[in-house]
Amino acid sequence: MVRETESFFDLRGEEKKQYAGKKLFDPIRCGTSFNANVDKTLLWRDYLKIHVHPHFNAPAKPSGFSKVLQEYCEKTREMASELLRGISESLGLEERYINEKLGVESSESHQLFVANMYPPCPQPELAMGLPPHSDHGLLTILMQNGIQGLQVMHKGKWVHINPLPNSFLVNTGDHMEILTNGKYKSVVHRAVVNNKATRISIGTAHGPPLDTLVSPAKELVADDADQAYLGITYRNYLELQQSKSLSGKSCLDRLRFSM
Ligand SMILES: O=C(O)CCC(=O)C(=O)O
Ligand SMILES: [Fe+2]
Repeated sequence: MVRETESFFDLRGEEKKQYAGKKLFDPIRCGTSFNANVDKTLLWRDYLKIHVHPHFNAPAKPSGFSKVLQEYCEKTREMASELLRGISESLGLEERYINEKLGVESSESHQLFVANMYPPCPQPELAMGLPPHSDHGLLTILMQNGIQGLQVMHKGKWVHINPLPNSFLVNTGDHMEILTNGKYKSVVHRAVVNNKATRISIGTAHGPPLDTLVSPAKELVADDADQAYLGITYRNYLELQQSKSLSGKSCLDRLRFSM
């Protein structure tokens, strides 16, 4: 998948142009920064985003991309379901709770493939690959090409994540925080750039069907006063996040009841 992604980014600008500057729900789009229409400064990042489930989409070039993508997305969906079974159990719920309540294993569940490419930057200390943010969705399964750059906020400090060979990193997303009424927190992370090597990261975001309302699970809320977040559909949340430049957990904060 990493090799095919490199080949995609290596295509001539002309070949990628058909996917450039498209809208949030267009099947395939690529570009620079996060949302160049609203970002105040551009980010040192090229991206490719593909809606791969419920409808599978893939660019026609490079020629091997589609087949590898399809298999990669199927396997990561299985992995996400398995992780969600474990997370349900960890909350004292039935193993199938999250998958069933949110329709994660249904034919309508949503999966977004996001590939990031951060070329070497002559002055890395002046640039940012991706600013601090948390991901939408329940879980993001992330793979990296062995070059460091991801940092996770832990106890108020940025911690470098060493990309272990042949490993995945799993980030909890904002919908996990909403669903669990804050028992699982979405993780704030960012990507910094370097002046030596091109970094590639590939994430798949796993969520419910786009029109499913995600709200705190009744089983995890003691009473009305304990409900910490407003419900929102996955679709509306994606639109909300895309309408602003990325900034920490500012999207989720809008749904949080102040204590
Ligand atoms: O490049 C990375 O490691 C992080 C990518 C990321 O956070 C994202 O695509 O949401
Ligand atoms: Fe992210």
